[in-house]
Amino acid sequence: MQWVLATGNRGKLREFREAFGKEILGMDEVLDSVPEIVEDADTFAGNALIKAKAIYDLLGPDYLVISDDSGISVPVLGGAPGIYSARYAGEGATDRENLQKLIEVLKERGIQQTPAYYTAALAIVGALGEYVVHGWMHGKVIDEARGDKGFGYDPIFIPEGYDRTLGELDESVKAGISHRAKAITLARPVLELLQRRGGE
Ligand SMILES: O=c1nc[nH]c2c1ncn2[C@H]1C[C@H](O)[C@@H](COP(=O)(O)OP(=O)(O)OP(=O)(O)O)O1
Ligand SMILES: [Mg+2]
Repeated sequence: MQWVLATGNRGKLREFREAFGKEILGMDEVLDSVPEIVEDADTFAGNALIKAKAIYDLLGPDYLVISDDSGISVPVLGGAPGIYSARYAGEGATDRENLQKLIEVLKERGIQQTPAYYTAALAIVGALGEYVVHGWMHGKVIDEARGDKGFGYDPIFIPEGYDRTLGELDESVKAGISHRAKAITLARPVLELLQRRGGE
């Protein structure tokens, strides 16, 4: 049984690859053309399930499909951008534009730093059903981008217990503490169980 990651995000694929090695394939490696998927649920879990189900429906029961829906939430902004993180600066916005938008909003409010957290919902869809696990990483956001490691909002995010952003810290630090890493830790035994039950 093959494990496939249903994402168009290179940063996520890199982090999953680092965690799973060759066990996991990108969806573009198993599909000739990748469909447009509308993420219109109102939770991370809902959107993760939409993505994993869309790809599972194309691949069928020989595959376990994993997806990641994630984002950053800033409590002082009422939890924004939250599930809208990928389109904070508008539909089709780039990571850079979304990051810039959050910096602008913080600056407009005169906020130099404020608590924030990342959420990742990982959905797993296979012949035996649908599963979702979550992971979180708490810290704060600052009003200027520092460093170019990671992706998305990482240049303004300082994890709890650190004094540098994820743009500056070595990627191995993020791999040990991130929302995605925590969700992957929970997903692993589920994947292994489904793999065994799937009979191989
Ligand atoms: O570790 C992270 N470090 C920085 N930024 C992050 C992280 N994790 C999520 N994010 C941001 C990026 C994007 O603005 C949104 C995810 O949106 P989300 O729809 O889940 O992903 P996406 O559209 O980029 O790819 P896809 O849906 O194909 O998996 O949250
Ligand atoms: Mg998306």
